[in-house]
Amino acid sequence: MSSDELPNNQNALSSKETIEENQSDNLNLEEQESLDWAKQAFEKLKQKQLEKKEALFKESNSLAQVTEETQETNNLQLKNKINNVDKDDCLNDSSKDILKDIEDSGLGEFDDSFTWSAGVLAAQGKEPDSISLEDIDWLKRLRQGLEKTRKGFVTDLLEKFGDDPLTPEVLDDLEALLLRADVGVNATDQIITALRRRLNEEVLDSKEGFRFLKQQLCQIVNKPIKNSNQEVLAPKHKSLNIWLLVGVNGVGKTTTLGKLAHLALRSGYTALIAAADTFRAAAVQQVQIWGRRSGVSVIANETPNADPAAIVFDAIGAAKSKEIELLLVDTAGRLQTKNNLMEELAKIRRIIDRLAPEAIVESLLVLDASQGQNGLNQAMSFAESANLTGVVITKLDGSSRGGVAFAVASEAKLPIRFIGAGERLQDLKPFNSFEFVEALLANR
Ligand SMILES: Nc1nc2c(ncn2[C@@H]2O[C@H](COP(=O)(O)OP(=O)(O)OP(=O)(O)O)[C@@H](O)[C@H]2O)c(=O)[nH]1
Repeated sequence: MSSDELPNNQNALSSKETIEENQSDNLNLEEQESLDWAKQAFEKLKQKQLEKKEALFKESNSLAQVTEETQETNNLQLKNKINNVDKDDCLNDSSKDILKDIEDSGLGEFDDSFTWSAGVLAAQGKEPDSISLEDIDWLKRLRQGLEKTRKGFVTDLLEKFGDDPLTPEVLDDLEALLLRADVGVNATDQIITALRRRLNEEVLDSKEGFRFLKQQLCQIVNKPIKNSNQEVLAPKHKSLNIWLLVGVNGVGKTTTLGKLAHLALRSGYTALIAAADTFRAAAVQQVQIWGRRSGVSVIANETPNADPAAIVFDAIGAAKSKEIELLLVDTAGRLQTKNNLMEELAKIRRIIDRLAPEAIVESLLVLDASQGQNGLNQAMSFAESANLTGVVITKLDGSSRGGVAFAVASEAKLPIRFIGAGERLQDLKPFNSFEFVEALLANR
């Protein structure tokens, strides 16, 4: 542990104090409760992180002396001790990796970003001691990722809404803003019509208008999810589930497949990968790397242009003999116009129907958020020819077109199942409409 960590911790404390001082002046009851909740959650997470570090160091024999000495001391002293120990002397390589994970796990400081993430978790009924660093890390990342979409949308929106009751003219401005954020014509119409109706019934102040807008956005993305009768997409245990990942080149299919494999293992499923993208050079090797990183076996044939359907054939055989629950199939990036690639997909489906008619099949379209409305066009054409059952939106980190999620839900009528916001293994999560809309419209 480097000795400069302690000053960082002190910075965290002093920035916490500054936030407390600044914030406590002007808070209403609801905001005060939210801040208290966030403080409690922060303390619990800090404690958990310290306990993990403590356990790791205690496990290491060479630190026996330190642990003995510190048995009688309180946590702060132990923490200082741990911070000042040279980890090269007392940890082996794998423990150092674990320590790095603990240190990189995203608690950071008690700042605005933490309090916002905690607020989103609290609003979903979570308790301060039931949340994890991963929850916070993900929300911070999502909020940060949607920043570009939010800029020029929320700032303008708040300015247009102002402090006065909403007027029909403000709705015209809102319409333009939604279209500019790639929300699409259908979804925008739906939102503006609902807001107009509400305005005809009562006077709406800007705060209530903002809340109503969030509600409408949630409803739009939730509709296809409700229609699918499956709130969250998860494989069925003790059955063969086959998930095909389809989409045009470079949208992130292979990366998503690796992340899904990781998520499946962590959730207690047995999984297998079929590297059926034999069209792009190096795609098979790329899948194998993801297989190694996630710890999931890969069925592949490295011969260039090997028959993808034959790989799926082998993979289904292997999945059945090993009682695999989730078979993830990487397919070649295909442009809608390339009929032969569409036929290849149809052939894969025929193989599945013949060899595993009992399998629960999902055909997930992977869309790159940065492609905006173009993504909607892809969804429309794939929906017709690839029997799509859902969508994964990738690259939400740094895209200015996150609004496309609403266009996809309202026009292609497809449920969004997962979203990706980064290139790390853990940067993919099941889609949560509340979190998505809160991150998109976060006003601090
Ligand atoms: N920033 C960011 N990059 C991503 C994300 N998902 C994928 N990528 C990157 O996007 C690039 C393309 O990803 P791939 O997974 O190879 O895409 P693909 O759809 O399999 O590509 P083809 O095999 O050519 O069809 C890679 O550099 C990935 O690291 C994401 O959520 N965020």
